[in-house]
Parts: sequence; structure tokens; C-alpha cells
Amino acid sequence: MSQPEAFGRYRVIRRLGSGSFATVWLAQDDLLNYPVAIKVLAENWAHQMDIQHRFLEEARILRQTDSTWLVAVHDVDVLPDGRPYMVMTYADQGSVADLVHRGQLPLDEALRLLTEIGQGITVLHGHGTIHRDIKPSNVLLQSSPVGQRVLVADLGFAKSIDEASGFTAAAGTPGYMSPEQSIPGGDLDVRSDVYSLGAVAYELITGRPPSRPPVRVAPGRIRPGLPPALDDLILSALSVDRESRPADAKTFTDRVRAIRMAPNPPENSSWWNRYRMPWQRAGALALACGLLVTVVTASFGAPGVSLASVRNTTEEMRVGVPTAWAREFHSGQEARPALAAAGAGPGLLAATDADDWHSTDIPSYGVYATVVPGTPDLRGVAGTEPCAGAPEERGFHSDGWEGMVWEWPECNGNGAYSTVAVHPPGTPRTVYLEIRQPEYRPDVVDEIIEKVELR
Ligand SMILES: Nc1ncnc2c1ncn2[C@@H]1O[C@H](COP(=O)(O)OP(=O)(O)OP(=O)(O)O)[C@@H](O)[C@H]1O
Repeated sequence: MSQPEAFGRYRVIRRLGSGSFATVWLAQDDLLNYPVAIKVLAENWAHQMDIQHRFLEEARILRQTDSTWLVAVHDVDVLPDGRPYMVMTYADQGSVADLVHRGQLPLDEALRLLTEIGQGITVLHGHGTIHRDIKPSNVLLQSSPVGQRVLVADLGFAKSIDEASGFTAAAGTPGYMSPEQSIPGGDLDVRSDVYSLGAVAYELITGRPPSRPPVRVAPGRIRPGLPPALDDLILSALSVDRESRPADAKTFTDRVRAIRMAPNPPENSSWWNRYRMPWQRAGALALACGLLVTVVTASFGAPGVSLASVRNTTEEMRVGVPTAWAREFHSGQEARPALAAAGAGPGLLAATDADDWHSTDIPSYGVYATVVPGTPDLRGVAGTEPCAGAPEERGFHSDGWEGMVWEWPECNGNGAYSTVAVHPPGTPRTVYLEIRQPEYRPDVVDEIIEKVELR
């Protein structure tokens, strides 16, 4: 197809590529001074009504879902020769397939991409849609002020979940599609997309797609040192029997997020190199906030787990935070009203997302610590926590500390929440901690308590 000058008001710059049904062009919206991608149905399909219908259906789904993690459709129109086109967000950084071909991704980066892809598919599932063609070349990347952002694209095969049992044609891409998708007339549900997510995960982590089903080689055999939970998750998503897969994209994504945020670093290799830059930035922010941050490696439940040691510049208190969580730092974080009433000053916070620390409906993992004078009974403080249900209560006694721990092993669907009030025996000062973690690990809570230093 020769290069057209314009589609409506959009001035064509160059061709981005062609797929089986359409050609995609980079164009400039001169009115808004913004680049867009324009997908035009190919001439040979222009008069097939079912293909035209599917093309417009793709545009409608993308318009209606309107999510950060999906390509957005801004407009549709029809050319004078009858071919429809859609105007989309321009993904300026290529696709995940390009990224994988460039070489092995650091594990944390692969898991971040996977989480974002999973969030996009979760939005589709929530909208009642099955994607049916999730693969690395259909996941595009766009630059954003905070790095690269995933945009799930190409919903040309997408179908409503309600129609799923009536599929007649086999659709999808071999290597990424579920076994049931290759059976014409096979009934499908969201677990077909979970299979494809498993296949994309496999490729992001090992650099190659999985074998045809049944998949028997765990990713950890190709890339040694992966957390066993990641091998288990990917192999379960790639199960031939869909009953054995995670129930939907959200379940899959939550598990990826929990693995990424687990206190044990996922790989032993070159941790410091991978995190050096973000860490330096975080350190600078911390200093500006009146905190000092150092990284220590301590034996911590499982051997070799890195702890970031956070202390305020007055040296009153030092707290160990698993490094995977210590991304943002704040000193002067206001204590809860009940704590402030007991005399607590502002405390230290080191977390994956400091702004959302108090919103237990949003995942944020880390540690908050403050000091309360005396040894007041803080049972009431725990009783007003934001997790649903009553906490489990346990005493804590060690050589250095005694007190109480109140815990919600499952807090509002976003991991575990623990509150702690402990003091050194015979010392009239109480350390109050809040610990949020992706999965309930009482050993992690206990180690964090043990590592607190109070001056
Ligand atoms: N919004 C976009 N921004 C930038 N590039 C895009 C965008 N949408 C599609 N492309 C690129 O245009 C090309 C064609 O995309 P298209 O979705 O038509 O087909 P495909 O995914 O390559 O193939 P098929 O539809 O056969 O699976 C691909 O290289 C794709 O990366």
C-alpha cells in the first residue's frame, strides 16, 4: 500500500507495520500537535462484513475500557473507499517482543512488565472480554515520565465472555494460545488468557516461548535462581487442564506482584547493580527527609536476605526493612490519632508506595515505626486499624523485646497487615510498628522486631 498523505485531519508520517488484517501508520494530529497511530483495515478485507464488524468491535472495546494499561482509541472513521480506521495512542517504544529479542531482562523488570500486562488483561476481564491473542508482539510500550509503560494492544480476536461458548473458529497464535483455543468450537473462558499470560511470563523470564503443551520444563531450569513460587505460578498457568490454572488475570497478577515484593530478593546475582540507580535516588530523597539509609545484609529468616537499615538523623531509632520494599522514604509521617494521643511523635516510613501507606485497598508494602513514651496498652490502637475483621493477637517475648503483635494475615485483599507494640524489658519507651507485606510471613515480622535499635 502506498503512503497516503492524510487520514482526515491526521497527517501521515510513516508506516509502523502491517498485520494480517490491517496496516498501522504513524500520523500527526496537527490541531493538538500530538502523534497518533492509525490502524486501517486492509483493502482485501474491506468488503467482508464480519471482518469490518470485528474491526469496529475492537475499537469499541478499547474505547469503553479506557485503561492506563490498554491502547486507547480516540476516534474511528471510514475512508472514501469504505475502509474503516481507528485513531490510537502511539506506542513509541516498540513492543515487548522487541525488548525480549534485545537480551535477557533483569528479573525485577520482567516481573514489573508482567504485572502491568496482567493489569491490562484484568481490566478486559472486568469488562467481560477475553483477549484471545496475548503475546509479546501485542504488548506495546510507551515512554512516560516515570519510565516505560505497557499498553496491551490488538484486540482483533477479542470476544465477549458471554459469547465464549459459541466460538466456532480456532483463533490465537500457536505457542501462546491455550490448548482449548486450538479446538474449533471449544468453549473458552478467561482462563485461556491466563494460559497466554503464563506463556508471555515464560518468554519474558527465559527469553524463549514455552514448548507446545504440555509444558514440562520449568523456567528455573533455563534461568537458575528463580524463586520457586515463580516456577510454580508459570507452570500452573500453562496447565493443560484449565481447572489447575489461576482463576483469572487478577489472581495471576496478584501472585506475580507478591513474588516481586517478597522480602527475599528473587535472584542472588548482581542485586546491587540492578538497584544501584533507584537506590541512589531513594537515598538522596531520604537524606532530604532527615533519614539515613544504609544497606546491610543480614541473616533474616532465609539466609542472604538484604535489609535496608533506616534511621532518623537524630539516631533515636534504626529499623531494618527488606530491600524490595524500601523504595520510598518519609520521616515525619504523622502517627495515627490514637497513637498521637498516647504521645507518639511522627515516625519513619520506608515502603514501596509511601503515598498509599494508609490505603489498605491499594498494595503498598513496607514498615512504619514510631516511639511512644512509657508502656501504654495499645490494644485500642490496633482495634481501629483499617483491615476488615478482628486481628489475631499474639504476645512477643525475646531477649531484647516484649510486647504484643496484632495481625490480619489477609487485609482487604492486599496482603498481610501487622501492628506491633514492643519495649525493651524494664525500659519505659514503646516502639510501635506497622508492617505491610504481600504474603503473611510471621518470621519476617519477628525479624523486623528483632532488628529494631532504640537509643
Ligand atoms: N498503537 C500503536 N503504536 C505503535 N505501533 C503500533 C500500534 N499498534 C500497532 N502497532 C504496530 O503496527 C504493526 C501492525 O500491528 P497489527 O496490530 O495490525 O498487527 P500485528 O499484531 O503485527 O499482527 P496480527 O494482527 O496479524 O497479529 C505491529 O508492528 C505493531 O507493533
